Amino acid sequence: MSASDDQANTTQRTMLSGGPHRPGPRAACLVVILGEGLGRRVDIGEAPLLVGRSQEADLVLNHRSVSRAHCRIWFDGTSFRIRDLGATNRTRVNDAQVEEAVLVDGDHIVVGDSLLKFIGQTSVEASYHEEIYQLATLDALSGLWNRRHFMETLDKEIARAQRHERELALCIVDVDLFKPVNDTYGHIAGDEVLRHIAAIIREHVRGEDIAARIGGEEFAVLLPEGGLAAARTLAERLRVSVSEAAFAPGGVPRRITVSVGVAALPMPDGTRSQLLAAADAALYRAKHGGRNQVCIGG
Ligand SMILES: Nc1nc2c(ncn2[C@@H]2O[C@H](COP(=O)(O)OP(=O)(O)OP(=O)(O)O)[C@@H](O)[C@H]2O)c(=O)[nH]1
Repeated sequence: MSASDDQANTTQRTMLSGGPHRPGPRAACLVVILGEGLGRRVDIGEAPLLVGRSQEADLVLNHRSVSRAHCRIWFDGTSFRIRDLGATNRTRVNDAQVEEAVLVDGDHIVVGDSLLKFIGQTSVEASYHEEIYQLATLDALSGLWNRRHFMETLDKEIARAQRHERELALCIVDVDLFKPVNDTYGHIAGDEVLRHIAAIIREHVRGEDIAARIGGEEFAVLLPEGGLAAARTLAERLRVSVSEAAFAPGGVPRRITVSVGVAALPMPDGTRSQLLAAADAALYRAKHGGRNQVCIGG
């Protein structure tokens, strides 16, 4: 598939469906239009919204130009307001330094080296930013999150799990003997198989789980609320569902299977690379143990 075909598919899908993962913008939102966090959007609801470098922030801008708690935005019942929280690089709205100010639709907010836009109501522009965000974060073929977004989310979830001393588990799902499928039936039929597997994954994950395509025929599911036992159960369900699904690449019925490596974040200070390496090692064992199986890392 060419890059332009790829893009056209994504655009069509997101226009038709609004995207599978995030609801469209609600009444008011902030969108990062320049710098660290580019494309990210946060809705402004009932609760005050914290912008800063801290992982506790609702909008995390992980850049040294941003203070840990940089500014707060909230709705006071009548209007949206912003307050600088004593940031080293003071918060600016439309180029003026502010301590506290009322925000109006279209205001530009400078937070360190990032530029945010306040969108005060549902508008074509808010939908446009949503579309851009989806193009940047979703995998066009599967409709799941893309690798880059998954890795960013993984970092955030690791920080969160460690802060709250909570478990965090990861499944890496790799299609077995996929090369022969491509070689026999062609790439387009292979893509269809990948889409079908993505649909099975989507069916099985829960709302808080994060599912992505992280490689050609490799998927990942992160379970922020679940430990190893939950991940193993999910992995086994996925494995069985794929092995029982009716695939017919090129119109020819064919059994497709997946191998899954599962691992939990080592506590108290495991890193992203340790978690990925543990899941990868488990996946390697699943492949070498004969495929179509789930192995647990660690
Ligand atoms: N159709 C399609 N194929 C892809 C895509 N990305 C990677 N592939 C193919 O996936 C296949 C991966 O093959 P291998 O890594 O050799 O592994 P495998 O045949 O699945 O064997 P095991 O992983 O050992 O079970 C290659 O043929 C790639 O060309 C994609 O986006 N679409």
